[in-house]
Amino acid sequence: TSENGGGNESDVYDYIVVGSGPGGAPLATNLARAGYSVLLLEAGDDQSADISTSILSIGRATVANRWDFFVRQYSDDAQQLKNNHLTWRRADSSLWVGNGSAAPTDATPLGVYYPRGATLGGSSVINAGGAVLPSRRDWDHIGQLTGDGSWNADALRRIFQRIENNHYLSQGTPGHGFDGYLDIVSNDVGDNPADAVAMVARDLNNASPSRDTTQGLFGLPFHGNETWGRFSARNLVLSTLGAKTPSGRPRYPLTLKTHSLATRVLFDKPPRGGRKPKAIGIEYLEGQAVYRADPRNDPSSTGTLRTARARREVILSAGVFNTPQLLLLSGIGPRAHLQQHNIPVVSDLPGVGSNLQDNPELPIVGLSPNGTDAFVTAPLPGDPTCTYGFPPDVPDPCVDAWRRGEGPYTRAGPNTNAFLLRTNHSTNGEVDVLVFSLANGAFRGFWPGDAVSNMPPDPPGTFGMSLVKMNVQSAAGTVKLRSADPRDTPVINFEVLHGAGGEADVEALADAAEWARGVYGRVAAPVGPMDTREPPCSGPLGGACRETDKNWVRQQAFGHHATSTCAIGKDGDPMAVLDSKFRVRGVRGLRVVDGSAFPRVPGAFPVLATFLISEKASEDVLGDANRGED
Ligand SMILES: Cc1cc2nc3c(=O)[nH]c(=O)nc-3n(C[C@H](O)[C@H](O)[C@H](O)COP(=O)(O)OP(=O)(O)OC[C@H]3O[C@@H](n4cnc5c(N)ncnc54)[C@H](O)[C@@H]3O)c2cc1C
Repeated sequence: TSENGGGNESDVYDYIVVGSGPGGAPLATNLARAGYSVLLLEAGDDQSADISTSILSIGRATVANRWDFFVRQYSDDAQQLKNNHLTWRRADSSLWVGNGSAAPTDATPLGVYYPRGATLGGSSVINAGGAVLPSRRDWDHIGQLTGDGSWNADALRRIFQRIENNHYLSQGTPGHGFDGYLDIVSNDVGDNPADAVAMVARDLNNASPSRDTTQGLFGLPFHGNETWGRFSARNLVLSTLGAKTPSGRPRYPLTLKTHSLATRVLFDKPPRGGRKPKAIGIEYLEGQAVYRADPRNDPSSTGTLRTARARREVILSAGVFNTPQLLLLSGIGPRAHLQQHNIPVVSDLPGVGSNLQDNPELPIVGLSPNGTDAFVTAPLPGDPTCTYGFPPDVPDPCVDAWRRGEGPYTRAGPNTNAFLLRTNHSTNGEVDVLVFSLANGAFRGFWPGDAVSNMPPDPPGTFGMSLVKMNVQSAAGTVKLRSADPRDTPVINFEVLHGAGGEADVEALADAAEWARGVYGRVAAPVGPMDTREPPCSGPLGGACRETDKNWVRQQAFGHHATSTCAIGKDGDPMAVLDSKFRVRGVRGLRVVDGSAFPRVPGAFPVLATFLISEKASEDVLGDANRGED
């Protein structure tokens, strides 16, 4: 195959989209539904046969649907070693999880575990499913930044309304949609609930002008249907592929290639007469698990090198780590970094792989003095006993019940709540911390399933209030190449809570920790008053625990909402990777449409916003196609 793609006619498409997550799938399917031929490349495969990918209550990452990244939270080793979820490799190659003070002497730190979905549908197949709109300001900010008036909160709300299929509100509720493809479900407690219960039924995605400043308790919406079946980007691809004409032929010209790891964007010959290089295709490796983040990877597996050509455009939607990696491998990024890896420079774009952000998250853990669990939900009469996916191979009667539309998996889980808090360190007057609660335990982050964890199990009576920082100020993280081998993972460093604004994030989370400590202290008997165990300070309210709280936040905050590594920015800003229409600067025929495009992490949960920008990008790409532009 030649440098320029070569291949035969069947390898030529109007558009090539890389990655089938919430960034890639809506766009790829919209383009195909508009009649354009589209090749959708996905490194993973279709895991629909695994029922856990279809039920929100038991969703989990498996060796067949995830990639394992190990990231730095800090470049400062001493700070990094304080994280209780650091994963280490021991001499016998087993994994161990714990902080540096207790690590076995034969262990070498790998980093903090950071899984991503690597399957048809991307991370929307394995995520927790929380589906929350960002604040209006998050959208308006992009319009103000770029001068592109199509970026504004009302326009994005209209897109939401068009694609939403709401399952928890009455038809006609302003700002919501009821016949789109994106199933959204939340608490639905009927008409006359008691006060607290009514608050948990309040709509977090409401269209009120005061939404972004209103504190208090709400229901947490999820991307799922009325029986809490997971909706993911996969559904869109499968329904588009499955649509047939009356004569039984595929209705839309969408081609999905799984087990296909894109490795490089191909460009036409160096520019003549000042024309920018144009993306004309993609190079990819065909083969299962060729990427080294795949838990099944054999480091010597090379896959088969293939190319495909794009008549119109190539669109990268490989996610926040892999899209910048792919741009860098293709010669688009900071010149010095590319030269360090002997990659010819196509466009010197210093912003590629910088500006990495996340929603820092950590639980404030309380303990009931007499071990009484809060909110123990008694099983309803006739309910089977569920395994909740563990151990995975044991038959689970609740799955059979779910298939019949019955049982616990068809109902809201215990984490379907969100408390919105405006801390003393909110920088814009809006609510800036989302708190969701977990009874009988706490969500402290991730570690590889086959690791030995040094974290002791939680005693009875444990309760976790998870703080999720919104309107994040720190943006100092980076994604860089480890090597020029596309099978290698990149080097990822979040520099979480560092850089300009990082201290404001720490202070806001410390405010929220103090608030949570106050709540625990006021819990009535028999569960309370509860003692705050994490951060490890149960001193009186009023500032005595401030330094402990801030240090704990710095040490233990984790994330799983990474964004912004190929950010949209204004013309003339050297760090802007994309223009307001998702076009990669310095080249033609290439866009980025996924979580890496956000200049700032959107709200508390990025997935819904990522579906929305994919829809917005569809309008931009189709608009250009109709005007005969690329
Ligand atoms: C465990 C977990 C829990 C989460 N919980 C929530 C939550 O509750 N709410 C929320 O809003 N967000 C949550 N998120 C984050 C959310 O799911 C992501 O932000 C969102 O899916 C990002 O979409 P994306 O399209 O940018 O990337 P992804 O969804 O990551 O999709 C990228 C796709 O590209 C494929 N790919 C990558 N590289 C290549 C390549 N070179 N060639 C071909 N294919 C490639 C990958 O296999 C993957 O399928 C969670 C994420 C995780 C991992």
